[in-house]
Amino acid sequence: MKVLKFGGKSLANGKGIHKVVDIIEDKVNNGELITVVLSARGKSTDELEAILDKAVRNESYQEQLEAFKKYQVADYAGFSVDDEFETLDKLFEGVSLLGDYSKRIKDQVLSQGEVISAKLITHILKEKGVNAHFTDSRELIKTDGTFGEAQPLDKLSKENVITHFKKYNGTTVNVVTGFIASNTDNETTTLGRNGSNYTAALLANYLDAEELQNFTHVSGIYTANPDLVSDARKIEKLSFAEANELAYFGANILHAKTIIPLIEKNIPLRILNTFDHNNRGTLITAENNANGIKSLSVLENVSLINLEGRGLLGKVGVDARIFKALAHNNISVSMISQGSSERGIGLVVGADKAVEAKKVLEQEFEADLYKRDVNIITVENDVSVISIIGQDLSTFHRPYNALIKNQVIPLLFNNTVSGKNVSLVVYKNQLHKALNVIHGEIFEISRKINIAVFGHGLVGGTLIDQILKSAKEIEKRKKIDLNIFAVANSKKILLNKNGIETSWRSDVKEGIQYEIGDIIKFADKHHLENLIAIDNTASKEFTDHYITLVEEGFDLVSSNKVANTLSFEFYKELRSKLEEHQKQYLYETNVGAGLPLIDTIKLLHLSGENITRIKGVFSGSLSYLFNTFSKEERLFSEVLQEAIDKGFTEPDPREDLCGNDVGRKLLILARELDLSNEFTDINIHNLIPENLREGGANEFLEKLKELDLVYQKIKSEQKPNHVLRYIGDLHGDLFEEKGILDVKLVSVPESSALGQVKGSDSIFEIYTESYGDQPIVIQGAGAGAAVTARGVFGDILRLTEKG
Ligand SMILES: NC(=O)C1=CN([C@@H]2O[C@H](COP(=O)(O)OP(=O)(O)OC[C@H]3O[C@@H](n4cnc5c(N)ncnc54)[C@H](OP(=O)(O)O)[C@@H]3O)[C@@H](O)[C@H]2O)C=CC1
Ligand SMILES: N[C@@H](CC=O)C(=O)O
Repeated sequence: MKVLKFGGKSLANGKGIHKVVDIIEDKVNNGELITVVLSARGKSTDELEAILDKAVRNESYQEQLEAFKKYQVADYAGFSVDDEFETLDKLFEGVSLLGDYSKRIKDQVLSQGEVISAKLITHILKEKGVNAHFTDSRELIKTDGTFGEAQPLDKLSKENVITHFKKYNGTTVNVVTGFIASNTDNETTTLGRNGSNYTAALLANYLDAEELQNFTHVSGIYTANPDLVSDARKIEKLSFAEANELAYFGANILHAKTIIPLIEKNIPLRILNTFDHNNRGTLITAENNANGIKSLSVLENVSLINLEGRGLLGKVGVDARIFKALAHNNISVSMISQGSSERGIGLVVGADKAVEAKKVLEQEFEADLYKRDVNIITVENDVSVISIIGQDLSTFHRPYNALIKNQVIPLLFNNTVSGKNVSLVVYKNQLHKALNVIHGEIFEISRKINIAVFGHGLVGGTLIDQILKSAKEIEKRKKIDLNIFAVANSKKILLNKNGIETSWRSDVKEGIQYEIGDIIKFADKHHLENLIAIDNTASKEFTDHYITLVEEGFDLVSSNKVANTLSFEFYKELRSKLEEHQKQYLYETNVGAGLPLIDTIKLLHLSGENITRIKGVFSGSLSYLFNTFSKEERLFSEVLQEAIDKGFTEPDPREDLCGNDVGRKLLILARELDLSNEFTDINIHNLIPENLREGGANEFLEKLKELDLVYQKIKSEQKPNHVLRYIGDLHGDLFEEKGILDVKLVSVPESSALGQVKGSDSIFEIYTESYGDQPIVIQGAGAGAAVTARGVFGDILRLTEKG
């Protein structure tokens, strides 16, 4: 014999009910011996409760009651449940007149849902020729009479069930009402939360069933609620002990009490999907899983009570007083955590009990509050409990660190000594994000990195294309899912929580106007975790958002050099915000584009290697300009235009020519060495003649030819075999507060290291105490969209590794 139990969603009008009938019919046709246990249909129980509430307030409930009745008989010609409807009419009328109802009355009202449901399925099955028998569980399951949450009287109930099934067995399909029972005076009682499952488990136990098949609207038990965690996976098999933990910690598919009758008789329980019943679902048996399972479950509708007081230190019996006072008022505590000093104790109780719990504790600790031994008792309502089942503490740092990195700071934390379970209380508005972050960590599912790209010009645009091209491969190799959810320019933004498409260039034109707060709200609304903001602008205005972004949980990656070269005060403030919020800021491309310069300098400096000087050609565009101009007989303006066209210059090329860009790079390196120079400290040789410095960029570009004479003269006045180079030089006493920063045009022998630089290469000579006169040299392409974008990409991957 198999017991089949169908839940309310399976029995709703429409597709569900037909599926239920098909499943039963199939089993009967296969010759299987089955018993069917049913919940009320759809939301019938909620509806009946709502009507009851209206009736007790003497509000008009007729319309809702008529709709309820219509729903129950819709589409089923020949089916009538007039007796049940009449009972409901009378009960509601009485409640409305009295303005009150007891738990006893409520049980009578709610029970009609299951009776109607079982009668309907019996009716349909009979019409289809199945030998079905409506079985009212009130005649079988006898209880202690606690209305609303009755306890079965096992011996009596078992006898009744066995007698009934002796009478109606063989080819008969007993269609049994779940949830409802009766006391020894034959008054209707109900079995409380998950009551229909409980009925099914009791029948399975009494009848020694070979399996209990619980048909739901989901395909089994998942590693987390799939509605909240899209990567959740189905668990094929688990043990009763594990199921019990899941049930206890809130997996709403089961209730702990349901499992006990099954454990007693070692009856397997299979969780199946009515709407996909060929799926094997999840099988729960007594067999222990060698590797153990891991799963996340959530308790919602809870409140956190916090009791704090310096006077609790060392006092005996504080916990006992708390539990006694709460237990006395029938308030159950689902989680407790206290510091070893006992100065603060946190308790989780049902949200509906929170106000009462606070009152009860205030009464219990009245004297202590008066003496200030207890300072305060507070209630935090908007919280949820996440339990990581199967999580032992040796690897807990991974999900925990990931939570902190995503600015989810648990309010309370506890673990079981033997059960490998860890529970965390988090704010409700962070639940979704927290679940996804933890789930990604514990199952090593690809970690989603949500990226917002600001600036999609030469560098930004190339970066986006590079990411879209390599994302799949990176996911395969590194289990990192790079998801660009925002692309913005100075006016518009394109947002897509699931990631932009390859058509992003045209899509962004249709984007919306935005402010920085809109992106933050979007990320928040869609619970996006592991956020990175990429600055590929050259904008000072955008750097004004850095601190906000850090405060809102974004790591930063930037090709834009401006933020690192604003006042030293801002430089420090940004770093202190990063530290405060445990965020990272990477900007390897700020100096030498894709060359690994900043990392090298950082490492040398950190490892105690004293850097004494950094000198070289810092600008890719000016390297190209002077390398080409020095060697070839071409006009200065022509070569400059070429450097612009090749994407080597800044968006405004005057930033390169006036020396600001090299100055910035020099200052960034100086600050890496803990020097506190300001931009104004840099001695810059501006390459733009004074008469061309006024006006806008376009105006300047129209006058490029005016540069030709000036630079032809400089070129011709050099010594033989010399070439022009625009260099940066950081020197002086680099162990003082400030270094000397020079940016200048020099003429050097063609055969020197600087003289031999080619194309758009940059060269950096790093002099240190240990290396003496032999500098460490880093040389290579110092500008260009592709190499720079690759460098930014590298920073993103580095961040994900720091994850
Ligand atoms: N080219 C190179 O070799 C290297 C460049 N870099 C740096 O890369 C950065 C980008 O350079 P590049 O790609 O050439 O520049 P582009 O001019 O090609 O692109 C700049 C982008 O930034 C956008 N933007 C400007 N202001 C804002 C703002 N306030 N908010 C949002 N978006 C904004 C622009 O949008 P809109 O069109 O609306 O203005 C545009 O999409 C620069 O900081 C540069 O110094 C670093 C190393 C090497
Ligand atoms: N304009 C810059 C680009 C890289 O930072 C340069 O020419 O080096």
